Amino acid sequence: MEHLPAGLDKLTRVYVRLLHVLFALSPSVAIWYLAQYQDPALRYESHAFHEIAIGVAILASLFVTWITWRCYRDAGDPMLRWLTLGFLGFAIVYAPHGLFTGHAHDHPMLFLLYGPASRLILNACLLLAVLQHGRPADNPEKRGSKRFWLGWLAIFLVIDVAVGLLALSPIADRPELRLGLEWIAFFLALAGLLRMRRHGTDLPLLAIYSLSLAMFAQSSLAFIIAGAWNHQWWLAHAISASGFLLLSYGVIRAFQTTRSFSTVYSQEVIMRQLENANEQLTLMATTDSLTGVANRRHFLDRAGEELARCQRSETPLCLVLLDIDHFKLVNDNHGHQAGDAVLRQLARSIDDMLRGSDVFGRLGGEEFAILLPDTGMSEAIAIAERVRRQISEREMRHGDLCLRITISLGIADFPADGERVDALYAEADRRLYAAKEGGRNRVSPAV
Ligand SMILES: Nc1nc2c(ncn2[C@@H]2O[C@H](COP(=O)(O)OP(=O)(O)OP(=O)(O)O)[C@@H](O)[C@H]2O)c(=O)[nH]1
Repeated sequence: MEHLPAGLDKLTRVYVRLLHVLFALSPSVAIWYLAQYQDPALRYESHAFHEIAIGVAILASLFVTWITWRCYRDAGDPMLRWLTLGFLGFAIVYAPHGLFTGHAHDHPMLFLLYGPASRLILNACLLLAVLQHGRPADNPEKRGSKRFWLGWLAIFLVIDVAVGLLALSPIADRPELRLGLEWIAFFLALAGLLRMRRHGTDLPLLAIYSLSLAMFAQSSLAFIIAGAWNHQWWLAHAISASGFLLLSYGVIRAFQTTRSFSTVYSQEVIMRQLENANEQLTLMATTDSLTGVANRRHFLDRAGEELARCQRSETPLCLVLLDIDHFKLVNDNHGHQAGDAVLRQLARSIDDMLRGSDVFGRLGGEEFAILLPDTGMSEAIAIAERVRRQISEREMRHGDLCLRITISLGIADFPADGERVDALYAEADRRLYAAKEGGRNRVSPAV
């Protein structure tokens, strides 16, 4: 893939960051607009709408709780443990806010207090989740512990009762109570957001997480300046719902991919990993793992291509097959590892002796092949002779062991010996056999 020029790459990064900030702050524009241009006394009091909206929110958060819990159970990402608890706690503590809609007039605090209390719990859990980011996965016992989840379920139900008692107590009417809870919710979201900045927003789900925290913080601000049922109050609900929907989208994406919130990678990272994996695969598919030279398949593919090219340009080509003499003895006398070391050094030595346009490969065992494009028989014999001589003079080392080996070589010539790779191969093999028969450490045909 073509890489972006450095300047353009930087510019797009800056633009993306700017987009994050603008997305994150967009609710503030609406909050400011309502605060500026609308009479806070204007109200839209629809109990049915409120009840339905809360009902949908509870159902959605229970669904997301379940999905988040499934992800946590599979991947053990500790961040998801707190996220699950956040969604669960929110659903349980928010539900009475809908259930007590009918008491909006006779017990306004019983109706209102569950809102900030649920947001406070959600934001606290989101902050704790951020603090868990990057921690190792929880072990399976911890993930499957029923006590853990039932314990927290009980805690959330106790919080429901506590908020109810608080709402019916004499201090309930003091505005600082509701506002205090809302401010705490605001600061928890802000703390989560600031902490999240440390991890960066390169991972797409973490960017979504940060955006949600920004939404939650701003929804609390809107609730602080809102009055029950007025338009700022409805807007605050809408901002909170947006944050929630974004976060639930993140969870579903995690569920559909790695099941771990912290390891869903950005497209850039995935592209890079794909490119590396592709390179790795190509290398593995084309090279011989012991010697690092072309493997049989790759060599024969290249031979086919080169032959076609030489046919088109009507130039000669030679195929050389070579085989180590009495290699079995190296293995038998010094062990298989010494044999492997000899094969590696032989391959490297021959590779170094050849031109860049020559193709060299290991066909299997101790048999190698050299393809010499644009080379006629007499030149090929000279090259093969040089290779034979240099190999016979070279010392092969394995630990303290120092070995000398010889090789035999058979050459076939295009077009005289055949027009196809298999015909040339058969002829070169026949001549290699002749070289062995003739006493080894020789080239056939000879000069
Ligand atoms: N160490 C090692 N040995 C291998 C490998 N592949 C094949 N061999 C050995 O290569 C030897 C080939 O033996 P032969 O085919 O009898 O040939 P040779 O001993 O070289 O005798 P000539 O070819 O007739 O000179 C066998 O002992 C195989 O085990 C390998 O990857 N590593």
